[in-house]
Amino acid sequence: MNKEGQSVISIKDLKMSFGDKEVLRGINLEVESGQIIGYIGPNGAGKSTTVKILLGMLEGYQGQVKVFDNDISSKSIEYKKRIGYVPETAEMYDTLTAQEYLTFIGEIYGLDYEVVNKKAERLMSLFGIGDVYHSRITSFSKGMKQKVLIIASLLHNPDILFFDEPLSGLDANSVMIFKEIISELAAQGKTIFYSSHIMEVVEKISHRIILINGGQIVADGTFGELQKKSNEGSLENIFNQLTGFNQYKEIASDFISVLEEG
Ligand SMILES: Nc1ncnc2c1ncn2[C@@H]1O[C@H](COP(=O)(O)OP(=O)(O)OP(=O)(O)O)[C@@H](O)[C@H]1O
Repeated sequence: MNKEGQSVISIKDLKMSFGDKEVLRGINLEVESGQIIGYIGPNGAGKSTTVKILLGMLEGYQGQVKVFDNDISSKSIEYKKRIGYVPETAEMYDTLTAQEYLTFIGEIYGLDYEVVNKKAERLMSLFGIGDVYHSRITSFSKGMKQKVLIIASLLHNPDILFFDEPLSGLDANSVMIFKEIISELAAQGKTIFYSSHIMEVVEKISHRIILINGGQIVADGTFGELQKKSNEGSLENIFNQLTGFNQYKEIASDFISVLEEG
């Protein structure tokens, strides 16, 4: 585990293009352990692209990216053992049972079968889905699948967690449990990258908020710091202001007009 306050992610002048399209245009970022980072931005801003680069899933970028002091271009896989990831949309092997899926993931991370089997069943019970541990994932509701994905990301007790819309499908009780889990993990010195479009949650849980727009960081600070700079009350309003968006009423009304056309 990293000591609190130690640098865990360092990104210098990160650029990425897909064909002619420049998607990341010089990202600079230092992240210390023990923080929940709210990583937000409009659709297509470049959030997932940054995370995929950090996870070693995307190549062809320019700039320097270090995770736990390893330059990830060295292609070492060791650092990946200390990372957990919940993608926004995941390909799950859903013909497997939860037990088969979670023990498989655990073994990929090098955990002993018996250890991971016990751990996974207990975590599922704590999340209220222990009774379906031996059922196929195809029979699960959206929220149940999401809980399995969250458990899969945490089984190996990683030091950095990337969550992309992790609350998707979770009921109100499970949301409370999840928020408490991540705040305790951060208190233990883990680093959490939290990407979401639900501004109320990001505002409440993040120690630091990073707003990316058009492939560049346009705001970086605590919620209080962002509020002071923008003179706006809520993160939703700060987001709208910094991304230059204020025509939601006109767009909604145009949208309705199109629906009403003959
Ligand atoms: N494999 C790819 N090939 C071509 N273009 C891509 C690819 N992956 C992403 N892009 C483009 O890069 C831009 C940034 O995408 P990215 O997925 O990083 O956005 P995002 O901020 O995560 O958005 P969202 O909030 O919608 O998830 C988008 O314009 C997208 O179309």
